[in-house]
Amino acid sequence: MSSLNLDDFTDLIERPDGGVRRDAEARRERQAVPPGALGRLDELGEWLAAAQSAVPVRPVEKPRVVLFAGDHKVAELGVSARPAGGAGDLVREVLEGGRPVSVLARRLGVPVRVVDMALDCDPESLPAEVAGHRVRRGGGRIDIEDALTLEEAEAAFRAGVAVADEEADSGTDLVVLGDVSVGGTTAAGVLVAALCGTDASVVTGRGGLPIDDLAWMRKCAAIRDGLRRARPVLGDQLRLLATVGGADLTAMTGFLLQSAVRKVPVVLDGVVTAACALVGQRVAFRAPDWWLASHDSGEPGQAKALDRMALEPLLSQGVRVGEGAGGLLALPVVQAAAALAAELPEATDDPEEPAPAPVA
Ligand SMILES: O=C(O)c1ccc[n+]([C@@H]2O[C@H](COP(=O)([O-])O)[C@@H](O)[C@H]2O)c1
Ligand SMILES: Cc1cc2nc[nH]c2cc1C
Repeated sequence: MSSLNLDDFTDLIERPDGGVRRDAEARRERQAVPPGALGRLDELGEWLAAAQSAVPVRPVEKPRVVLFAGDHKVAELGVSARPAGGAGDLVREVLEGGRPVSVLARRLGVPVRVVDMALDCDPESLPAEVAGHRVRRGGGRIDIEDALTLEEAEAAFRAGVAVADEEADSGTDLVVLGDVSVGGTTAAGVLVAALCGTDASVVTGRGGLPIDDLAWMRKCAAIRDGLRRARPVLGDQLRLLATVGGADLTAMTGFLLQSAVRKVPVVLDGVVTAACALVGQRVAFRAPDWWLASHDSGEPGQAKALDRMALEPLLSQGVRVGEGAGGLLALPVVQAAAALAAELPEATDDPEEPAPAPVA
């Protein structure tokens, strides 16, 4: 297998079509409802048109939720409100229909795909559909050791690329990307702080199930220690992901970049997907043009990462449960924007108005 060179993505990723975007804007100008009257739905429809390279924009008909799952041994430090190694239980609940994302997906008729990258449980205890890409059981304790070997990181990144190709090949026209993890927001915090050059305390949030002050301090210290280990490898994104990311975050970064290559728009969820997107932006500066920030989860690291990419969250409901739930919440808004852009009639000439005098 040839060695992986992330720099190739810089050239492989193009911007969404600017000419199409202008055509979409021009079409919008001709519609009877004045531009501006629909607020941000106008730019949302134009963004989607450019991503699809189609005016009028096509409806989003085959969306899918794609979740990458993993445990992070840093959770053993007591930085999460969930028990270390508990992500497998969450995965089962997602697929059995009991998690927020399951409810929303059912309501919206969107299939959910979960990919086990590093769950710390017996694979036999999981539904067979999640298998095939696991690179190890649990990422290393990133405050004192690497999350992954470089070989594991490469395998995880390739898994993300492969899943993105499968989605593109099967006609998925929009992906809501999310993570199922325990300890993942600590890894995300390290990545965001490292890439934004900030202090641990600036990116340390309370996590999915809120943690108390003592746990927050432990999380802050873990992020600080992880940062110390991340800084020397900041220039090499795959090494950075191996050092402090873990297999789920590495796969998501590969997924995001390859989806941009394949021109499949991706809706980001919370702080973990935002951190992966930030790593992706370092690899390919044009890539964030393909991504939509669904919502502001209230995690400080998410806000920092989105700001760096100039992505403005669409919604602000404080949904911080992860697992793609916040991302999926944005789907009906995207679909509404597409319908309005495609279906609002163009203004016809007012029949009351006298016809212009014929030119002699
Ligand atoms: O959406 C967010 O910003 C968000 C904030 C905190 C936690 N989460 C979710 O909670 C899980 C991991 O949280 P934690 O506290 O164990 O690091 C993982 O599945 C995340 O998607 C998500
Ligand atoms: C308007 C808009 C601009 C963007 N730039 C990158 N992602 C985007 C998503 C939207 C919706």
